Amino acid sequence: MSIYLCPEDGHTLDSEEEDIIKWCSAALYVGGADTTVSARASFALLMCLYPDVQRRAQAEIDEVVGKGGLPTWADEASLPHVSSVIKEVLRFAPVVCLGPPRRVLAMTHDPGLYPDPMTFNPSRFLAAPEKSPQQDPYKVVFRFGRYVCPGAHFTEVSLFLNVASILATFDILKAVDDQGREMDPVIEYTDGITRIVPRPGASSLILADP
Ligand code: HEM
Repeated sequence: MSIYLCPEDGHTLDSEEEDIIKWCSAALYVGGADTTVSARASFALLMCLYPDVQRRAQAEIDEVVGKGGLPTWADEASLPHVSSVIKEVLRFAPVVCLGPPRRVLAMTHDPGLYPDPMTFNPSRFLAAPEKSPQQDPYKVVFRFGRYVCPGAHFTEVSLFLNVASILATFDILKAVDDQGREMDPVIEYTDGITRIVPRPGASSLILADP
């Protein structure tokens, strides 16, 4: 946003223009901070609970990008398992659910749209010869119409790069207690404008074998 503070035509901003830039910057920061943190926390939690899903997505990255490489946005279309993990994280644990957007939770857990909605199952978004993929949750988790999230496209890219890079370099495991015993994380969310995983530290990231 700082580019708007130095307009190309060189005119000096008046206080109203400065005010608009200030508030737009704040809105983008507030809108973008907790939301992506929540999605990433859900991703880590679900990956340590579903290690087979995690391994499948990692194997896909190894096949497409090669071991030791980092995926880029250009790889997205070739990584359907990784993309389906992100879709299922956002469907299973939608980030913004307060007030009218609570409808988002009802929609992403509607058994008519998503059979067996309480099961974390990214393959629901993969096309197969005898079944079509289920509805892309991006159509609802960012809301729609006049209330649609202006950061949706930015999030799609940044979440993909985050998730794909973490899967390429780390194994996500259950955290261990001070006796070295694995702890079973609970899927439990706070209620608020942004839903967050209330217990940080449920999972741990270990560098994967190179
Ligand atoms: C997982 C990530 C995200 C999700 C699920 C999400 C979801 C949403 C939803 C559902 C709304 C509409 C709220 C309403 O009912 O009024 C919204 C609004 C908004 N989002 Fe996002 N968002 C995400 C990331 C971001 C990012 C990264 C940015 C900025 C870079 C952003 C900026 C905003 C702003 C500024 C609004 C308010 C728009 C307005 O009132 O006109 N969001 N977001």
